[in-house]
Amino acid sequence: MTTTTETAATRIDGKVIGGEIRERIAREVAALQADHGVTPGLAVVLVGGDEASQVYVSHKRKASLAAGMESFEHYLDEDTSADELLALIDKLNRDPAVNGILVQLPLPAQISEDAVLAAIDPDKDVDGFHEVNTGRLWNGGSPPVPCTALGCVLLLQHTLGNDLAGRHAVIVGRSNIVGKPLANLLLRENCTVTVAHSKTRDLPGLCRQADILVAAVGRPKFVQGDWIKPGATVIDVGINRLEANADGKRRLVGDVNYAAAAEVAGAITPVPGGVGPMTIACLLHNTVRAACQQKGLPLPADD
Ligand SMILES: NC(=O)C1=CN([C@@H]2O[C@H](COP(=O)(O)OP(=O)(O)OC[C@H]3O[C@@H](n4cnc5c(N)ncnc54)[C@H](OP(=O)(O)O)[C@@H]3O)[C@@H](O)[C@H]2O)C=CC1
Ligand SMILES: Nc1nc(=O)c2c([nH]1)NC[C@@H]1CN(c3ccc(C(=O)N[C@@H](CCC(=O)O)C(=O)O)cc3)C=[N+]21
Repeated sequence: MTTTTETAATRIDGKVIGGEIRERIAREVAALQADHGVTPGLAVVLVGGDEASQVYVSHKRKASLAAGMESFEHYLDEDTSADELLALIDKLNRDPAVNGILVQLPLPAQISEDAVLAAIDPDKDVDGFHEVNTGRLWNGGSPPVPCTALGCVLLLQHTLGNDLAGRHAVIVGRSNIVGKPLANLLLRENCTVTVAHSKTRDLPGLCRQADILVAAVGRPKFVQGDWIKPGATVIDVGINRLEANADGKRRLVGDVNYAAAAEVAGAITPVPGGVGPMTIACLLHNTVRAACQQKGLPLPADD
């Protein structure tokens, strides 16, 4: 479902679309419990006290519980050693009540991200970051898909219909967690994909060629209104936390100048309320699927 604002563009409501997915997942979880006595369990590990990470982890916990799943949280001190974290992952890998494991990134400097991601059982890797799963993704298989990238594709299909074939998608950002997996998923959808980054020349001119423009840069209001082709679909992945207002409330802005972009775009995601809620919905989706696979049960039919 989408709602329009006073601007030209349709506002793509990730809260509503993600909410529909979460309702479907809650039904799947209820059926798994009733038919097989299985309750999917998600373990989230947070190292250190980063404020933004704490917010995400609490959203994930609430969403898991609301869907009827089990949530196991592990809060470790900022100065935790790599060995301590690896020992916890080993324990979670062997715990049959834990079907999905997410280690919140970024990790403190003393811990190697690569070593940690490699230690997670690929079958429990609901982030889809393990190299076995990224390898499967690029080879055309069906591993757990990184949640934010999957969320972006679901928003595009909701907005443009299931057939994205032939559209030119420009993704600004090439991280392992967003840009690269999204490039893969949009290639599968038969888009023509261009991945831009900090060394890209004439980024505004390139963006103006995009039927689908995705910003995953990490810079507040980076993409300007005059970078957007009239009628294009704009997906803003960015979450940038600005200084608090006078009222003390944190302000979140995306990587796109929303007001200017909404004058030109055909449809656009807001921040907050766009991609973020889809990431969480897709995490639950991956956890239910992981539980079914681990228990030897058929996957729930998709919506
Ligand atoms: N909504 C959600 O669920 C999620 C939101 N996010 C948000 O998305 C944003 C991106 O996250 P993430 O992918 O992890 O970020 P990274 O910092 O890992 O990657 C940023 C990318 O943007 C590129 N970039 C940086 N500056 C420029 C520039 N001036 N011109 C062109 N490209 C540039 C970088 O290029 P290069 O490779 O050359 O350095 C890099 O590829 C952040 O705001 C993050 O908070 C992230 C995950 C989930
Ligand atoms: N292993 C790992 N997996 C991740 O998926 C992962 C991660 N590490 N590290 C950090 C990024 C970021 N991320 C978000 C998830 C939800 C919202 C979200 O729900 N955002 C809300 C607002 C949240 C708020 O109020 O702060 C919204 O956009 O409407 C945002 C960002 C997942 N990430």
